[in-house]
Amino acid sequence: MINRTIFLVGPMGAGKSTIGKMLAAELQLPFADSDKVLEERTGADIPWIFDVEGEEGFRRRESDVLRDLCTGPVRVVATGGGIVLAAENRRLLRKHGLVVYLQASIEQLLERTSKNANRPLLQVPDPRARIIELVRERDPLYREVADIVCDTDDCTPRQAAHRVAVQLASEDSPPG
Ligand SMILES: Nc1ncnc2c1ncn2[C@@H]1O[C@H](COP(=O)(O)OP(=O)(O)OP(=O)(O)O)[C@@H](O)[C@H]1O
Ligand SMILES: O=C(O)C1=C[C@@H](O)[C@@H](O)[C@H](O)C1
Ligand SMILES: [Mg+2]
Repeated sequence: MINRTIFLVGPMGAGKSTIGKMLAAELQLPFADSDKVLEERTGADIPWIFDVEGEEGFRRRESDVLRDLCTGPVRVVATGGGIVLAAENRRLLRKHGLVVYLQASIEQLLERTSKNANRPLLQVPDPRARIIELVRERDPLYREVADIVCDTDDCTPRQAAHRVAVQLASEDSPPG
């Protein structure tokens, strides 16, 4: 029995939103995507928020959303790739959730994020270099909060969701 909210963390393109939805369906839990909640609340999309309020404004809104998602029903939450940057967010994730770090290789991250332009941090001349830099900076932070680490390189989103469900079941069962 899952009795804590499951937070998926990891870099852009790791599959948090895609796998999160499938995991929620498999576990029969509600699903929320912190980026989507933030956009709905703001009434604007992420590129607009970055343009008008800067990354700082976006991060403030993101922390507000996370605080709210820590209360309420147990569910599966896909977070934004930068959720772990704030120490307070990391504290909340650890205190209120079971945290799953979804990993993928630089090549996969690059390929999966190349299909649309809705990620302001990747709208740079050299997205590969930016992804490498973000992963280097954030990997220790994802690890700091993670209860489970799952690689998504060699499987479909559905297989990844199932793997996470299996890992969560063993994480959740009492020792012995
Ligand atoms: N394991 C996988 N194998 C193949 N494609 C995948 C896999 N996981 C995700 N994808 C594809 O990669 C793209 C990006 O995935 P998704 O939006 O779920 O990433 P994300 O981690 O939520 O990123 P962000 O932090 O930007 O919200 C989607 O088109 C999705 O179908
Ligand atoms: O990695 C990041 O900092 C981000 C990831 C996305 O999920 C969005 O939260 C936004 O584009 C920023
Ligand atoms: Mg997402």
